[in-house]
Amino acid sequence: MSTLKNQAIALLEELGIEKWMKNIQVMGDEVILDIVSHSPAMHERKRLEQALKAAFAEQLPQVNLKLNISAEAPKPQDPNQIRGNDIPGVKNIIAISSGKGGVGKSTVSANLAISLQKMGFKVGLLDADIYGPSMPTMFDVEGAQPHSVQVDGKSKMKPIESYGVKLLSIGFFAGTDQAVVWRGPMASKALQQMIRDAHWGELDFLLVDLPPGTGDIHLSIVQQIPITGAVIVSTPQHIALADARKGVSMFKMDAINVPVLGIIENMAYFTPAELPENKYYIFGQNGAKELSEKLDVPFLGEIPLVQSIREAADVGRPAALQENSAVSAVYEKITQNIVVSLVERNDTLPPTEAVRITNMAGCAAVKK
Ligand SMILES: Nc1ncnc2c1ncn2[C@@H]1O[C@H](COP(=O)(O)OP(=O)(O)OP(=O)(O)O)[C@@H](O)[C@H]1O
Repeated sequence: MSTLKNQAIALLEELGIEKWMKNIQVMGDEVILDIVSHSPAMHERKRLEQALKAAFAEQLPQVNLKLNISAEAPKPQDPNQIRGNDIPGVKNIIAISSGKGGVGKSTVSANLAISLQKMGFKVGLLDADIYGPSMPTMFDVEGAQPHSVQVDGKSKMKPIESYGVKLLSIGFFAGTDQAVVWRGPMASKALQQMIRDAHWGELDFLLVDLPPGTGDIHLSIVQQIPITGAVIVSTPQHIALADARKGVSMFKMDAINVPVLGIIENMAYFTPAELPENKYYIFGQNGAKELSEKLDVPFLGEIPLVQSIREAADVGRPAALQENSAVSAVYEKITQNIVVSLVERNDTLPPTEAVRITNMAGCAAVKK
């Protein structure tokens, strides 16, 4: 085999997409590569093409690359197929989702994880937001590198622990300049490794901070792991609500069928620190609450727009860590509502894809 062919294949292996290669031909400095994309979506194929071109330009600049990317026909969904396997030791998996970007989904995820931990639960947080992984910053562990540990003779990734929460994030593995390479189909593979090849240990809750929107990454995650329930975050603004509605519909689709635990209204109103009684409804009032009524899903509560929430996230100490503050009380109440909704879900829906919570320590709401 020519050296160039070896180098090209080695590069595909490094990128984790060697299995997608259908054919490779080398003629002089020309490499003709036939790739089968798992996603039929045009934009995903475009992303794959850009990522491959960038990787070749950087690592094999002498190559004149000719790319043929075709799509694999989607396999028909088998309605009897049981999706994913349980993650050993993980009792409940909650996906945190938002239709629209920037509504505060990651900030909510970080604070919910802290509140659950404060209630006495064992908590993990998987930052699956490939477009803007923010957990390393929010938990003050930027630059941390997960180590590998041997579990039953296999190498597993050990999550980074901060404030008692176990964390894995794409941000630990890809620098900002590399981000593009992680997008699309390749991100699915990286996520799969963070889910399957991680040693989470015993967890009451694994929170999964999804990317905004309703795309391929969501599909890939719900197919790989049995998500116990989904929480949707929205602001009261019309355009955010329209996207939140799409998010709810996605989880309710027959092929996905993940119970929606409820909707959280973030940035519900603005309260200045000097006038704590004043509420300014700058994104509109009660939008998410009304949407949850319309869609018949629980309303989990509202979080005000408060400067200290943003500041706490930026310095890597989520606001829910504060003791006896109004803000941490808000997160605590919402967390209790989520646990209540989850207990109800586990009681009323078949536990085929989720294991019941057994440890309710510290959660006053569920003792009622
Ligand atoms: N309740 C709040 N009060 C004040 N600032 C907030 C609040 N919630 C989130 N923020 C701030 O809003 C910005 C966006 O939040 P965040 O990154 O959590 O959004 P996101 O929905 O996860 O975005 P994306 O998914 O597009 O990355 C951040 O600067 C965050 O600190």
